[in-house]
This record gives sequence, C-alpha cells and structure tokens, in this order.
Amino acid sequence: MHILVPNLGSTSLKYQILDMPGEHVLASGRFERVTDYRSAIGDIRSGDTTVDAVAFKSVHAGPHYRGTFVIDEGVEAAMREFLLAAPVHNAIYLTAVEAFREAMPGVPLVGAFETEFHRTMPDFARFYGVPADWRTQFGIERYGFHGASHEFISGRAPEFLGRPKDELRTISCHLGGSSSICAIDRGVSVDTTMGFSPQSGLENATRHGDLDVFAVLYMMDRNNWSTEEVRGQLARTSGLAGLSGIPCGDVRDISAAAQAGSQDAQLALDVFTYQVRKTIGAYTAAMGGVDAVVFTGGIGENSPVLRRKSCEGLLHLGIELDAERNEKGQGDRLLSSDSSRVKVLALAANEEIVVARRAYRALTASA
Ligand SMILES: Nc1ncnc2c1ncn2[C@@H]1O[C@H](COP(=O)(O)OP(=O)(O)O)[C@@H](O)[C@H]1O
Ligand SMILES: CC(=O)OP(=O)(O)O
Ligand SMILES: [Mg+2]
Repeated sequence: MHILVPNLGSTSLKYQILDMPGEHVLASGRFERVTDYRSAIGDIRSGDTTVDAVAFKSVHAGPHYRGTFVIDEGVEAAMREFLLAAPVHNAIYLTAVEAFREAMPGVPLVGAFETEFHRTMPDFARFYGVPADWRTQFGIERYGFHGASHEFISGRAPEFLGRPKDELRTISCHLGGSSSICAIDRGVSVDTTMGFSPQSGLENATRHGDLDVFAVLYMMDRNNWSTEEVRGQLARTSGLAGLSGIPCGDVRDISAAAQAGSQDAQLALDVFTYQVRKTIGAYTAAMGGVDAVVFTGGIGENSPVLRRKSCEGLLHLGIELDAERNEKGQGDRLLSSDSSRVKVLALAANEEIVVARRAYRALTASA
C-alpha cells in the first residue's frame, strides 16, 4: 500500500510516499518558509508512483479523536470545532483535506492525530485546576502535540544507543517552527509542554508559549479587543516573532540579527533556551532521573548555538555537551562528552514514518 504523508508544519511542508508495511520510501521532498499551503500541496511530486491513501499528522480534534481515523464527516467536524484551539494548525489541515479530496477523489484520507502519543500521561500531569465541568463537559485538559515526532524519538533513541526501550528515560526536545518537549519514561509519554492547545509551553515561531491567562483577559478588557483580535495576535505576531521583532520568527534570521547586535533578537533566544533548560530540569524530576536528552526538529537538528545554550549549567544533572561534537558533524549523532552521564543526541525527525505506520494499521484493521 502506497501512503502519501504530507507533513504540513506551521512553517514547512515535508512529504514522503511510503510503501507499507515494508516502509520503503518511494518519493520525498520538502519546502520551507511556506505561507501558501494549497500551492505547496500542488508542488508535491509523486513521480509515477500511485497513491492508495493520504495520511496526515493532523493536530487537534479534541477528546474523542485522540488516535488515528479515516477522515469522515465526524472527524472533519471535530477538526473544525477545535479550530478555536489550534487556529493555525487546524486551518492548514482543513485546507489539505479539501485539496486532496479535490485532487485525489476516492483516495482515503487518514488523520493520525498528534495527541495520540500523549494518551499515557498520568491524570496529575494532564489536568488543570479549573471548574469540574470545564474538564468533564468541555474537554479542557492537557492534550500535548508533536506526538508523531516524540513517538519516533521514543523508538529511535534506544535504537541509536543500543539500549532497551523499557530501560530508558528520555527527554525529547522537538524544536522547530513549533516547539515542544516530552518526558518519555520507558517508551511512554508522561508529560509534555504543549497543553490544551499547541499555543502553550515553549515559545513558537509566531505563537506565544506559556502565558498567564489573566494577562490576556486584562488586555482584552483594557483595549476592548474581540476574541478574534486576540487569537490573531497570539497566533501570528507573538512567540519568537513578538520577542525579537522579526515577523517570521525563524531562528536563522533571529540568530543573524542577534549576531549583528539586536538586543531583542538576543532576548528571544535567551527566553527560548531558558525554557528548554528549565524544562529539562523539570522532566528529570518528573521521571526521577534522565538517561538521554534528544534534540530534533528544524532548530534541534540544526542550531548548535541553541543546543549549547539549552544545556548550559546542567552539569549537576550529569548533562555535558562536547563542544566539537555539538558544533561539527551532521546527521544522527552523539553530542555529549564521554564523561557525560546523560547521553545527549541530535536525531533527525521522521514523523512521516510514524504516521504511515498508524495509517496502515487503521486502514488494514478497517478493511
Ligand atoms: N540551519 C538552521 N539553523 C537554525 N534554525 C533552523 C535552521 N534550519 C531551520 N531552522 C529553524 O527550524 C524551523 C523549522 O522547523 P521545522 O521543524 O522544520 O518546521 P515546522 O514547525 O514547520 O514543522 C525554522 O522556522 C527555523 O526557525
Ligand atoms: C503541533 C505541530 O505539529 O506543530 P508543527 O507542525 O508546526 O511542527
Ligand atoms: Mg513540524
């Protein structure tokens, strides 16, 4: 079965066509700094390969769809309902569903929701202190996202280290256009930084990270802003963009501006790496120790400077980078020094393979 997986990130489009269940890659490609997703989808090239199904790393459809489903009216309606919680991401995937229905009529579309991997979080990590009916009637809780990436790392880190999965406590730092960290205790997610929406936790390119909700209410009351106004500002002009003043929030541009002397750009990088550092400490406590810290995603794989700043001062946890390994070298590799008790790794994200596996399971189970 040939499964096309378009990974529609908040800043990029990567795709693979995989022959399942053998996992042979038939075609692949990537576009960066994407703003027009319909046009980028039109640029996907499958060569002469046929496509039997299209599977998405779809983001949010609430409490009833924390798994992998053929996208029918019910799934699409839930994605629409949760557009309020994930305005940037769900809009992209709703556009994609429409585009593929038009381009490939009759080909099944599958949603492998990013929330699936975090179903294992214990209740004390999952629930917020809100009135009981917010939780029981409206599904207000921590869902967590980037599930495909963190699930991939949950298998890849032990494989790379040659250690059994059920012995390893891993902190997976997916840093990219959107960023999240996951505590993976012996293969399962036990906590993650994104919450009810992919708008919380670490700062993202143009979306805020953790923020006191009363600051939002205060600004709305003071300025007479509508929810639409605030949602737009927090989704499109906040995060690294808001801190640095660089509208795209791309770390390549922010790093260059910081090097050229911009204090705002430097502040953005300082805020971001402080959060990563602090979270590594928190998740070490959450798991009662840590064996591996993994950097993945566009920033995690490609920015030695941000990795260095994220690991600074963590020697007391047994985390020590090797400067040369961190600065030089490419691909999947060890970044920590030989004396570092915790292994620090850079591993390339492969969310597409996780989505293809899940979609293949869902399609063959329903056949
Ligand atoms: N060479 C690089 N150095 C530093 N940051 C990079 C580099 N390449 C990409 N990035 C960062 O990674 C982000 C893209 O991350 P990625 O995980 O691919 O995207 P998405 O969030 O769209 O899925 C860019 O916005 C940029 O901030
Ligand atoms: C939450 C999520 O999947 O984010 P992105 O696609 O931007 O990496
Ligand atoms: Mg991504």
